[in-house]
Amino acid sequence: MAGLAACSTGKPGPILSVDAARLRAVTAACPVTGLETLSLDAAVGRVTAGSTTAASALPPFDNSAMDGYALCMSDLAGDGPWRLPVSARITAGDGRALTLSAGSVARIFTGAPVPLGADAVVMQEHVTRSGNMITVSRPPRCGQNIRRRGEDVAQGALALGAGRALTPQRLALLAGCGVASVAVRARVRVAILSTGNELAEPGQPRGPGQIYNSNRVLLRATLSRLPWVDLADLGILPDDPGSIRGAIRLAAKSNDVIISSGGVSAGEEDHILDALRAEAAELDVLKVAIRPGKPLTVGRLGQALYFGLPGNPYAAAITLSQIARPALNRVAGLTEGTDAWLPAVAGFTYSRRTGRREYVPVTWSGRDPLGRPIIARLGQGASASLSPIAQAMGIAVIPQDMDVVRPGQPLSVEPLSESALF
Ligand SMILES: Nc1nc2c(c(=O)[nH]1)N[C@H]1C(S)=C(S)[C@@H](COP(=O)(O)OP(=O)(O)OC[C@H]3O[C@@H](n4cnc5c(N)ncnc54)[C@H](O)[C@@H]3O)O[C@H]1N2
Ligand code: MOO
Repeated sequence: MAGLAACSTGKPGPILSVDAARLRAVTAACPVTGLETLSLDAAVGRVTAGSTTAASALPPFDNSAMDGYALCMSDLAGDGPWRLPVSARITAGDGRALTLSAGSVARIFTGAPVPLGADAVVMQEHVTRSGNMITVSRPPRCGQNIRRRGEDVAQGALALGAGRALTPQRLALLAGCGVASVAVRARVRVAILSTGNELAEPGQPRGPGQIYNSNRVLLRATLSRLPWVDLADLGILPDDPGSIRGAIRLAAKSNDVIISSGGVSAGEEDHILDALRAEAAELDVLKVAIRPGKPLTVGRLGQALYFGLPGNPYAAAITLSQIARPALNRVAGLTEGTDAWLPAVAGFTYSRRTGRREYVPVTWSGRDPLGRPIIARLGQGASASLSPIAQAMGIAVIPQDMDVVRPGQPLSVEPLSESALF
């Protein structure tokens, strides 16, 4: 595993910047090697394994962009208006190979093949028709209203590259090029688990000293939205080193990625690190200059990439999106970024301790003259709080060394609605 040797003993190394930690996580990730060929319907959201060339040109033949009349521009010589006879009628789906008779026009409909000899289509609103004759009052430009064969994608040209998520738009492109099935990467097998004696599942009796498990549904709901994830939920593990060791050893045998929450900070009841060390995992990232989420473990256990997220729910959500997700994308074989950050301006004052990049839940109701959202901060930054992130329209990022945020301060914000993750 690239980049892990220096820290393979798992001793806490220096605190890493968010970018450095993300890079190490991404570098440690290897794309899954399995492939499958799926119909377009079955491939939605999956990741292309190779590039696809157009089986058919798009469009496959010259066709009309308007309901109107196909004509030859040389028949519109001199000053108009021009009177011409209608010699043919061509509808969409007409399979005849027609040639336009000299000195005439063809009635034509949107999507119908343009006859040989025609070099423009005049839309019907720009002519008057009387019986079998039309009068053209506004001549088209040469080539106007003709969609040329292959102008969108030429036959045999690259329709879609490798490492792309198959969005509805890209599936439509492949369909338009006559491609019926596509080779995609195998799903990424991800196992999730929550640790902590204090956890009870909602709907179950909650004992004294227990809290309800919010990270399990957070991870499950987030990851199950990714069509290229094959999720295994290992439930709650008690704070017992033996159980944790056994569960992660087993999970590493049949998963590409393991994501746990809790048990990664300094206390002797935080057993994830000990369990990983006992299983001879290679450990890399152990501390990140991020708020929330400083105690974070990234490593490899056998063939599986391991993410030990902090237990506090907001810290788990942020480390999942900022560190684990980019690495997961690489395991999935994605080669394109999912960077959805937008410019915004602060509408609040916040004096803060420097040294960690901070992710702040925000909302907005207005925009500045440049169209940037003016953001309001939600909550007090507690990494155990769930209401701020539940109300948030986005997450703003405060740079590591900024000691005070004042109104008007430009900040980046990731809108939650457009985020690839939340
Ligand atoms: N002495 C130190 N203590 C702590 C440090 C530190 O550096 N030194 N870091 C603090 C920070 S920052 C965080 S974040 C947490 C991370 O702790 P762990 O990852 O070890 O997680 P736990 O101790 O197991 O839990 C932390 C917190 O989160 C609650 N939790 C855990 N799992 C869930 C869940 N599935 N659903 C909801 N809530 C959960 C747990 O009850 C704790 O309250 O450590 C600090 N301490
Ligand atoms: O990461 Mo902790 O969440 O900084 O509170």
